[in-house]
Amino acid sequence: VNVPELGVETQYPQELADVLSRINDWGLDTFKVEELSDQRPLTAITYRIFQERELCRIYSIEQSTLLKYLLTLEDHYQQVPYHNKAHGADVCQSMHVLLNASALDGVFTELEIMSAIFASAVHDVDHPGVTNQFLINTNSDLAIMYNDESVLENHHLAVAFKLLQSQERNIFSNLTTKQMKTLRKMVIDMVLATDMSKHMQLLADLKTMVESKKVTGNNIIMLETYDDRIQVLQNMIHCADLSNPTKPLDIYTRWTDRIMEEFWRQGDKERDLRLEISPMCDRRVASVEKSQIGFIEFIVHPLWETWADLVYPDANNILETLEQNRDWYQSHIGQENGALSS
Ligand SMILES: COc1ccc(-c2ccn(CCC(=O)N3CCOCC3)n2)cc1OC1CCCC1
Ligand SMILES: [Mg+2]
Ligand SMILES: [Zn+2]
Repeated sequence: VNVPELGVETQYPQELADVLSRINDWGLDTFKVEELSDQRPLTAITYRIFQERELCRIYSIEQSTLLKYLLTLEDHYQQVPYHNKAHGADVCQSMHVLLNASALDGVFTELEIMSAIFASAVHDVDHPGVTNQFLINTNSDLAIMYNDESVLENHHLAVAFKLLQSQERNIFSNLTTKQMKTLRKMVIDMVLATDMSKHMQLLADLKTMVESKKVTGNNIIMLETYDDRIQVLQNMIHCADLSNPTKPLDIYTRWTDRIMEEFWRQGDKERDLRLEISPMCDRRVASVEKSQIGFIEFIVHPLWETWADLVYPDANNILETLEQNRDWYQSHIGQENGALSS
């Protein structure tokens, strides 16, 4: 079966190839890939990463099978403002770059790397654009199904693995039973770690690891146990999931526009249901810039500062961009979105 060179049909093959040539860069424009790939950013980006890492050769994955899985996975991302297929593509590509840190050179096996890329690509599939708390508060079927525990994250995993069950989409059909068992466990552990309620524990464990960091002669981190290895991968996917504020400003502000629209739509639902409107979800009392500053100060910067310590000096530029972006929002409080400057 012949497959398109870039994995997706496009009227702009050269431009798409040019954008995808930045697959290893922190500033890849996912929005550009979305436009040039005829709304197939997740397939285009993940397919390119599999090629870049030669995962089809290593694990005998048919390219047509990989494309069938990716296209179906992409179709199962919902059309919501933020947690859509572009976000899945962005986290996957961010994870791909983080795995290339020189402090992690040769640390992870190819199976662990494929697990991390797969986990990132699937980590928000079928996201309904509302939070776990909203699903719990509205007695949703999903909350009933998962007993209020990491409701969304459990659902994303179930959908992702269900899609593998058809033989024409099973990209892991040539893995050994042992390999599949290992991959499944690591993917579950990583996606469950993207639940914000796990953030404080993840960060505390990462800080402990940094304090007791053991490195080889050429500053490569040594991770002996499964717990240590999965902990680094869990923090990595969490960093990738919270990477918007560390990206070039013009890209970051477009993600902010999307998350705010998603939060405001949830607030609209809460208002209609006569529920208390969640924080930052009321479009009538928005303070977009202050919210981002708080998000960076209390969540994103502490996490990325610790990550930057672990892989020092590989994430220094990312941390620098994050601090510049925070300063930009600080100097733009109340100016955008028509809010009256206080
Ligand atoms: C570019 O802006 C954001 C980009 C990403 C996030 C974000 C937080 C946690 N995650 C991980 C998934 C999760 O657990 N969520 C999803 C968001 O809602 C809370 C539960 N993602 C938040 C962002 O801004 C928020 C709106 C104003 C300040 C905070
Ligand atoms: Mg999520
Ligand atoms: Zn996410």
